Amino acid sequence: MTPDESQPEYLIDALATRHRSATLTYAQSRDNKIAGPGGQMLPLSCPESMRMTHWMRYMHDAILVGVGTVSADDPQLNTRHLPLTSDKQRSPRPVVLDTLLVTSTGCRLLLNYRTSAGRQPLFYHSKDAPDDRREALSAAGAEMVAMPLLNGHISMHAVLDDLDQRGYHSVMIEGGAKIIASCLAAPNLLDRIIVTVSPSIVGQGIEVEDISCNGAYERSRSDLALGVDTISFYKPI
Ligand SMILES: NC(=O)C1=CN([C@@H]2O[C@H](COP(=O)(O)OP(=O)(O)OC[C@H]3O[C@@H](n4cnc5c(N)ncnc54)[C@H](OP(=O)(O)O)[C@@H]3O)[C@@H](O)[C@H]2O)C=CC1
Ligand SMILES: Nc1nc(O)c(N)c(N[C@@H]2O[C@H](COP(=O)(O)O)[C@@H](O)[C@H]2O)n1
Repeated sequence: MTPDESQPEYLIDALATRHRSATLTYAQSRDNKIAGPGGQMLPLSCPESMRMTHWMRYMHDAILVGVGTVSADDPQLNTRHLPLTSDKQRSPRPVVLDTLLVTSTGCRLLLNYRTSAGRQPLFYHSKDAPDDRREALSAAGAEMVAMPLLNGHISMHAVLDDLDQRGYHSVMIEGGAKIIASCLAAPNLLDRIIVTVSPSIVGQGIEVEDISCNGAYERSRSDLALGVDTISFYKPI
């Protein structure tokens, strides 16, 4: 690590607790889009804010996405934009919520694990997921955890509790749209929300709720300008 590459001070509170802690974070356009038409991944973050996102990843024990994000983006969820992190253990443990285990065994998260380039992904799924999918993903390297469903979905609270018991106290939740909506709808789930707002206007695409209209969260500090982006910080009221 070079002297000017220390953890950003405004993110430190993410590690201030050893109790269960959840950060929801994502990047959106000025018109509230997190992806393009059909879920196409968009390069919304500028280099400076992307680096902040990778610092956030570094500062959390686990990083969670939904199966829609894995299918659309095939993400790696590591900290490769940080100079100090050739060590894969510096990246958070990847966690995927995949009710029926439809994730491809060829996805990058599993490929990186099999080639020792990433940590073992943890898949939360329904007890009713097909046996052959459970066996295939397990053989491809996934650790599997069956969960009871709540209103047809895996309970976010149950997942965070389970991760906490496994020693993953701080969890960074990156999306996508359905996971973000679930998090915002679940009472007392989130400790903070950090949104990167790009100046771009996307038009057609996948939209998320405007948090400033939500009523359950308030700004926890003033906006931060990073490159051409604006970072907004929220905490529960
Ligand atoms: N700009 C950004 O920062 C980011 C953008 N994205 C974008 O988001 C898009 C994907 O979003 P989306 O399609 O909504 O998919 P998600 O990644 O939100 O995954 C949603 C799926 O996860 C499963 N799931 C399990 N438990 C839950 C739960 N408690 N709440 C919600 N879902 C649950 C469901 O599967 P089932 O229906 O089988 O139960 C659901 O369909 C992509 O286009 C991606 O590019 C994603 C992350 C960040
Ligand atoms: N912070 C941020 N800015 C963007 O512009 C993005 N498109 C995203 N997307 C999220 O990052 C995942 C990709 O991660 P890797 O680069 O493969 O590690 C993607 O799946 C979204 O969760 N985020």
